[in-house]
Amino acid sequence: MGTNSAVDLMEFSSEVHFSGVYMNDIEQRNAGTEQPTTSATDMNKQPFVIGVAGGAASGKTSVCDMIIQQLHDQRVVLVNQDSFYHNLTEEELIRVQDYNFDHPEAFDTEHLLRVMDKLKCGQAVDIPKYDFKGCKSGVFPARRVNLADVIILEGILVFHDPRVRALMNMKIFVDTDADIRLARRIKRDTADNARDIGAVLDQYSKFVKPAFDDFILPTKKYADIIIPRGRDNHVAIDLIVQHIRTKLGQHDLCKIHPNLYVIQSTFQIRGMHTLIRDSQTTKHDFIFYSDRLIRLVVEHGLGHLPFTEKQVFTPTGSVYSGVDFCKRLCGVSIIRSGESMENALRACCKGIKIGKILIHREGDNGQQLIYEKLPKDISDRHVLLLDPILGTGNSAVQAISLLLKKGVPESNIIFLNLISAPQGVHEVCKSFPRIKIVTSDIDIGLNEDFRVIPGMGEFGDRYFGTDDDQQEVLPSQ
Ligand SMILES: Nc1ncnc2c1ncn2[C@@H]1O[C@H](COP(=O)(O)OP(=O)(O)O)[C@@H](O)[C@H]1O
Ligand SMILES: Nc1ccn([C@@H]2O[C@H](COP(=O)(O)O)[C@@H](O)[C@H]2O)c(=O)n1
Ligand SMILES: [Mg+2]
Repeated sequence: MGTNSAVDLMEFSSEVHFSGVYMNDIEQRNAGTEQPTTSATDMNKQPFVIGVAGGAASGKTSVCDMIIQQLHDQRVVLVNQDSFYHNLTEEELIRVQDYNFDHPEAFDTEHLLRVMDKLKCGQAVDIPKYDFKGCKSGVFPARRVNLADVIILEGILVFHDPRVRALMNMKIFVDTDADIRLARRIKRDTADNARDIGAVLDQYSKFVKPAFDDFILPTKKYADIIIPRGRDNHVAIDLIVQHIRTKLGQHDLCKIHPNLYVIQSTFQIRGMHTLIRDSQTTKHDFIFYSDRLIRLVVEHGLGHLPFTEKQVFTPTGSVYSGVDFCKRLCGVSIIRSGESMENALRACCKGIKIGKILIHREGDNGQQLIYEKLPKDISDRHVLLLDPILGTGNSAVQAISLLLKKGVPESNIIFLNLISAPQGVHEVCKSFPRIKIVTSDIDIGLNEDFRVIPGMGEFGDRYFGTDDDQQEVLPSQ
């Protein structure tokens, strides 16, 4: 969505309040002092930095979690200002009830700035984890974070220091009534942090409320977006995510190509992707987790086949109204990587016929069909085309062209893969608007060698063990 339409939507929405600033102004105001906005397709550009401020227990962390969930296909790093609390001296610890954790000086802002500077330049950093119960850092291991497309910096006072504000491309203030914040705080501090309710209320009246009035509320004026009702404000969160995507140059591909289906990202799926993309993953694990993901993609793809309604009698003598699978199916694997997907297809579709296509890939421009073996009656079948990676789209276009030449209707082809580059998706969908693509992830793009990034390397070599780097694990005697 373009900037103007985002603004239109926002103006019509009573849910989001913009503090007199239009979306275009976010960048204009940031220009000069701050970093330009980024496009994740350009590896040299810096991440998009979002600041999220608001009173304690206003719902900042919950809003960030929602944004992160919706940006599931981006590398997002969340940095909490809490991680940069100064450690208390022995003396301060003894009289912790007199310590003001809501004052700007409670934070080591110099440390925060160093970490943010490194992260913005794409360097790995260690972010301390703060122990609220013990009021100290260093108890838990620090979190190592790497390259990010989006950095979210969250905390009560992240808008207080002008140097920290200057790092931000977008500033969000979570606006929640004081009574709700207090109620949540009492619940959180007594339950999670095992504090006494009297002490919580004392801290609130002595430090938390005055600091909110003196330091936090005055920073609301710096916000580009003010969100009432925190994580429940789905309209605001959707608009924020859309804006971030626009700034990253990553339009929602599924909206552009309605025949592209990306399977719902869960932490299980992201975990499996993390493993298969990790260059250190063993061949054994690579195969295991690739197979799990392939199975999910295959099952999802089968869900796009036509069906007929069918009624059966259950052992209780009742009627169950269900559906009958489409039986005229055929798999076609693009040699060699596509062959890794055949087992999953066979496991789901008993006795399925599987054809093969070999395309010679040279420099990724001049594709050449070398070999094909397809069932004779393929034109009567729905075809599940198998290739784990959709990169430039050249091989897929060649393979699909062959299938069309053999008489397979375009709408009868479902292309299944594990990762797709946006370029490949555009290429295939532009050439064949009626075929369906089912994938488990959309990557950032292609590098100068036409390889998908971040990608997972040469899938066939890793799956079939022909990458020379891998140690061979022989069965034990
Ligand atoms: N909209 C909401 N409705 C109900 N509870 C919420 C809502 N938003 C946050 N909470 C709860 O309130 C507490 C504080 O929220 P959190 O997001 O951690 O706030 P902050 O990071 O601003 O301190 C958490 O226990 C969270 O689950
Ligand atoms: N040892 C500490 C450190 C901080 N606090 C309180 O936490 C609040 C900030 O965290 P949010 O997630 O709510 O932003 C702040 O109000 C501090 O008073 C604490 O109680 N003990
Ligand atoms: Mg929080």
